[in-house]
Amino acid sequence: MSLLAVSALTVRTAEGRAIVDDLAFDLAAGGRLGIIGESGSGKSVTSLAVTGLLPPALTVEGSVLLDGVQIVGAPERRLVGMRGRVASVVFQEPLTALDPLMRIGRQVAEPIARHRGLRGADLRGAVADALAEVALDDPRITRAYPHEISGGQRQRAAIAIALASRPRLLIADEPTTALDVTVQAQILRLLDDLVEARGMALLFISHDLAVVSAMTSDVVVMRAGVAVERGTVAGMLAAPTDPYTAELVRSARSLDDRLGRR
Ligand SMILES: Nc1ncnc2c1ncn2[C@@H]1O[C@H](COP(=O)(O)OP(=O)(O)OP(=O)(O)O)[C@@H](O)[C@H]1O
Repeated sequence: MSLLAVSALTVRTAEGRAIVDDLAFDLAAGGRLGIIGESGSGKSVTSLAVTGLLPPALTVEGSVLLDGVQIVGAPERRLVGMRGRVASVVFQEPLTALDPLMRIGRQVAEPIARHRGLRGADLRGAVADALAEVALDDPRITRAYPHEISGGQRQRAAIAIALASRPRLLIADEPTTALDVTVQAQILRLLDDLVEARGMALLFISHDLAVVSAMTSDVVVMRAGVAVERGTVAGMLAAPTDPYTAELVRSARSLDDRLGRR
């Protein structure tokens, strides 16, 4: 059985415009899938629909089975039990995931206490381990507030929080877009290592073909809410069938040329 099975997923605005239109994809336990598309193509709306986090103004039809549980139309209390435990999300902007008024250590401790029931010295040890896993094992960072650390450190902290509940699926929605290029590469490597080490499934969302191809070999290409192409990155690079995919490949190549990478 798939860990995540999306079929006929359609999300509409209050005016009835479909911003995700008849989308379908499957992700096996431990598998990886990329969703690539330009800004406004419906990638973030898809990730919100998968975790039942869509704003109430949007209506949703179709099916999202997460670990066999129907997310579309599920009551909030059911979704709360799944979030973190089954699926966690890392967003583009780590500040949205972090509480500005709480020290980093406490923010990491909260999901560990909730999901694993640890207290006292055990909890402190688990927090130290979780922060060490994302290379933030500096007591100053544990005690810092989000605004006191760098953007890359904030994203590392957000990753530690997302993983603290030991999810089976990690959804990474443009996790490095807000970071500068060298930090981007470090965070991608960290995510790659953690997903591999824990055998998690990964749904990786980005507008950047090069970034997606660093994380996964299977992709769905979205344009204006519709999946216009799906397959392997290698296959798309060799022979894109959709004109929009061909354009993505051309612009990735031209960036490579300008950077002197080929
Ligand atoms: N709450 C909302 N109400 C109405 N329209 C929305 C809402 N949220 C998103 N949309 C629209 O849905 C479309 C898809 O948005 P989405 O954020 O999923 O795009 P995206 O592919 O993730 O783009 P980006 O990479 O810029 O985040 C856009 O046209 C957007 O304006």
